[in-house]
This record gives sequence, C-alpha cells and structure tokens, in this order.
Amino acid sequence: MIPTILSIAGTDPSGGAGIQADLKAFSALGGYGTTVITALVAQTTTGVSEVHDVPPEFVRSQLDTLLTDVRVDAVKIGMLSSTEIIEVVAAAIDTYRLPNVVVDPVMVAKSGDRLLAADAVEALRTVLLPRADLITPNLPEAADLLGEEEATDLDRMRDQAERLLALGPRRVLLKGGHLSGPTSTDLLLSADGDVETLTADRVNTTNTHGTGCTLSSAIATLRPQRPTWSQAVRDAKDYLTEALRHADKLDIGKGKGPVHHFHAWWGN
Ligand SMILES: Nc1ncnc2c1ncn2[C@@H]1O[C@H](COP(=O)(O)OP(=O)(O)OP(=O)(O)O)[C@@H](O)[C@H]1O
Ligand SMILES: Cc1ncc(CO)c(N)n1
Repeated sequence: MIPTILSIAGTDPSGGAGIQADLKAFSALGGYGTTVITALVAQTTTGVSEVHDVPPEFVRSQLDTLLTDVRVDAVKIGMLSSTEIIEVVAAAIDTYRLPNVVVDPVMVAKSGDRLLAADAVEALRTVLLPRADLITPNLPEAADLLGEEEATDLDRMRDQAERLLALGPRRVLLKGGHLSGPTSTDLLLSADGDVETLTADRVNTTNTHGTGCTLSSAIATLRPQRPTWSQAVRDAKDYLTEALRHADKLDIGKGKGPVHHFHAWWGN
C-alpha cells in the first residue's frame, strides 16, 4: 500500500523549501502527499520578505477536515510560526493519535529570517517535542532549544543530542550540515540508548535551500516503508545527498538555490 504522508508546514513560492519541497520528496519516494498550511511565506532563494500566519483556528479547521476523512501513515511537521499554532498541532497529534511524527523544529531560514516567533521556542520545547517520534534539529536550532552555545564538533553534538532526548522525543537526529569539513555528519540517538553516526561526503554546492525540509520529509515517507527508524533515516540521508549532488542542474534564483529531487526513472 502506498503510504499517505501529511506535511504541516509553511509555504515557499520558489519551491525549494516548506510544503513545496515536502510534496516533491513525498512523491519521489513513493508516498502520497497531503498538507495543512500554517503560514504563507513570501520567500525565495535570497530570503524572506514577509510572513502571513494562518489563523490558528483555521489551522485546526484544516486538520479536522482532513483527518476526519483521511488516515495518514506518517507526519512531517515544519514551520509552525507561533505558540498558538504549536498548541493546535499538538492537540491534533493527541486527538487523532497521529503515527510516525517527525518534527523539524524550524526556527530560522538559511537567510537568517525568523520562521518561529522567539517567544514560541518554549512551546516547541515543552508542548511539541515530547509528542515527536523523531526531531531533526540543525545545530543553531539545537542550541536555541537547549539555551546553549552551538556545538562546534562531534563530541559536543553528542552531548547536546543527549540533552535534547531528555526533553522527551523518542529519537533525535542532530544534523551537522552547519559544520565544515570533507563530510557532513549527523547523529541519531534513540530513547532506547542506540547511537548511530551518519556520514556523507560533503557536496560542493551553494544550492542548499530546503535540505532540512527535504530530509525530514524523506524520513517521514520512508518510515512506513522500512522496518526501522534507523533504516528510514539512512535511506533518507542518501536521498538528500543525491538531491544535493544534482542541485547544480537547476538554475533557480540568484541566492542559495534549491536541491533537485532527481528522478531515476526519467533520468533527470
Ligand atoms: N553540502 C552538503 N553536502 C552533503 N550533505 C549536506 C550538505 N549540507 C547539508 N548536508 C546534510 O543535509 C541535511 C540537512 O542539514 P542542515 O544542517 O543543513 O539542515 P538545515 O539547516 O535544517 O536545512 P534548512 O536550510 O532546510 O533549514 C543533513 O543531513 C546534513 O548533513
Ligand atoms: C516554509 C519554510 N519552512 C522551512 C524553511 C527552512 O529552510 C523555509 N525556508 N521555509
């Protein structure tokens, strides 16, 4: 059966991040995509010019309308913008007993623009993280969630991943994309005590818009199709690395361009 995946996230008119990236990853990896939109974002490869939050009661209306009809097999949660939207989404996870919840704790775009209000970080930490099967913070997000300095090496990443796990998610994938070096290494820790290191060769490209959205969506799509979280995360990282390798085939915008959801069947 083809898995149905739900993305709860904001938009990106340039198609590289947010809901648009999520749908591309869902389709490319054999899923059927559904969406609940939390914020309309005027953004492109060079940055964010304006954010228009969807009223929280309308986020709830989208969730209720969809989930009373459609059964979903996994959920990817991205940009949530405000405390009120976080609370609505957390309530839906409980009410509909949503399975395989992947939370990408989106806070700031690559351009440096905020996508989550500073006063909503507390709600993300205390209300949403304990409901997640997996969280996928990058290094600045991990530091913000913990109120600490950003990790600068793998040892400090390991310590921070442990502390993130203590906030209540079942698993943490701490992404090391923001470090430099010949490889890009992420750490996967689970509440059962498993620790895994995932390493990929660093791709030499500036087209990295949407890497986080693509990875978390790929994990959510693959989880129902793989026997373990570990296998889903490993295959999703391989998919993302491949999307980065093909990114320079695209010529989108003047800033940090998007990754390309390369399709083996078409060969392009
Ligand atoms: N140049 C690169 N080559 C290979 N892998 C990379 C590169 N840059 C990032 N990655 C990988 O991409 C994934 C996303 O990492 P990153 O830390 O950049 O996410 P992010 O900052 O959340 O992205 P976003 O721009 O969507 O917010 C991780 O698995 C990371 O290791
Ligand atoms: C809507 C949206 N979600 C996430 C990101 C993270 O890069 C972005 N730029 N835009």
